[in-house]
Amino acid sequence: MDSTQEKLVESLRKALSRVSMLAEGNNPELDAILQNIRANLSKADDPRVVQSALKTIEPYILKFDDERLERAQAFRNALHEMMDSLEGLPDKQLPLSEKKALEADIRAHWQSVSNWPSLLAKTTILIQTTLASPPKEPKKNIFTRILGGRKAGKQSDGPTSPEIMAHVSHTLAGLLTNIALSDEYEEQILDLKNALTGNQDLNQLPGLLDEVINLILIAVGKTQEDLTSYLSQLNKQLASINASIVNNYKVQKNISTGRKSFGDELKQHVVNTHSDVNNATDLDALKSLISDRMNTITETMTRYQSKMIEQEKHAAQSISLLRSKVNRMEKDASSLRNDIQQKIAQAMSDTLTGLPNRAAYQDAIFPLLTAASQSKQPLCMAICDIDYFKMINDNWGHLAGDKVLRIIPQQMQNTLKSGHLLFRYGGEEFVILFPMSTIDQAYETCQKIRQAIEVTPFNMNGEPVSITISIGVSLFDGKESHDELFDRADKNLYQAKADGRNTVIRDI
Ligand SMILES: Nc1nc2c(ncn2[C@@H]2O[C@H](COP(=O)(O)OP(=O)(O)OP(=O)(O)O)[C@@H](O)[C@H]2O)c(=O)[nH]1
Repeated sequence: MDSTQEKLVESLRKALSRVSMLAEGNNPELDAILQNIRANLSKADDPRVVQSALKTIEPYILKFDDERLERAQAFRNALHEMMDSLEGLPDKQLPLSEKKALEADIRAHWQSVSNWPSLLAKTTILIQTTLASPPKEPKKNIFTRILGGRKAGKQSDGPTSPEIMAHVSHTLAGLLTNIALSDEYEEQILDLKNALTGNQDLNQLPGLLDEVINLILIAVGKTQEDLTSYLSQLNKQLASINASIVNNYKVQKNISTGRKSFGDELKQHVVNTHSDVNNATDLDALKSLISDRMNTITETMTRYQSKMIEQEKHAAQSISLLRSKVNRMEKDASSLRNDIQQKIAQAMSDTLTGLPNRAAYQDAIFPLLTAASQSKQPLCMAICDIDYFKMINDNWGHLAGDKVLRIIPQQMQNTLKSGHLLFRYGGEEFVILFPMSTIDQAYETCQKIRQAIEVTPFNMNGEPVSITISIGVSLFDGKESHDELFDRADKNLYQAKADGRNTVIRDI
């Protein structure tokens, strides 16, 4: 292989390894980059084309790397925050040597997603050890601790425990929001999020952490499996494209060697003819000599011509094979792109109601806050909660509860205008965002929603049942944090519940 071919193969190898790095981050932009590489591979007889494609791709790769690093940093910080929270527990002792060992593990492995479950598992053990200190009772396993192993009144949490638990729960719920799993896990994730939300019992943390770890293990395993099989396929395809290019090169080389030997042969015939002509003594001998030479030259040319035709046919076949391989890669990448898009859509929508879910809410709210503060346009938020929903489940069953959860957002949508955004935030809680709406407008719409639900005839086992909702509305002040805006809407909701429910309370 000459140096040009070596460079080309080297570039392809580089491309593959960089693509692998990108794929590890599971970023949809990967497809665009793959497309670029493939487009250039299809004209890859010139390695400079591939090299320039790689140069264009370089900044994207760096960007993806940065994003992956940011996620890993957030994870590392969450673990450190958990440890800080444990350290702040009154009456509990965080064991120093275990803490140091975990810190060393975090330092060594925080960047590798596949090590996250094991880091979380070690954190769980540290939490258990800390909670069990100072030694008061024999150590019980996680399940005994959760399932009734606790005596009434044993609650020994210090004054900061609920805050710590709220903080840790928030972190874990965030982790759950970020993992992509199929529909069959939807209910498990929802239950786990519900169990985390509002849970103030720090003693339940190890059990909940265990469940989060299991789900992350499943998600990491699935993603790795998908990507590994895609990358091994991609690897094979690139290797086979390499082989085709090398083969093509050999064919081209054969052609040029053939051309040279034909030239040499022809030259030799001419030289021989020339010397024979010089040495010839009579005309008849000269005539027959020239005729012999002409025949030999014609034969050589015919042989060369048919060899050329055969080699060209071979080259055309190998180019068309190469083209079909590139097309196949295009198809694979496009199906991967569809899969990724489908997974993103799944991860962003709630299966029961079809509404955008909490992850979608988190994606939407921050750009809206930024836009509102820059444009000085108003932005309102409403948190809607179904009244006495637990009673509906208790009286008519979970399926009836689910039916109510499907009907209520439909009624809400009928009243909302275009531009208003409705999300299922969790359980029986919905959030509405009102971009470019004043608090009066948002309040008026919420009152209409409340009235519409109040008069909707729900039918439970043939019985007409009236269901109501309570709503808290807040207005973004242009500079506050998301949490402040959300907390105010939540406080207003709390007030609406306290005022007897079926009520809308707004910022004054
Ligand atoms: N059927 C069904 N129930 C759910 C779902 N998600 C959460 N829940 C239930 O919603 C209920 C919420 O009850 P609570 O938070 O006690 O509040 P509530 O009964 O609505 O009472 P108030 O909010 O005080 O009016 C719990 O019983 C949850 O199990 C779901 O997807 N389907």
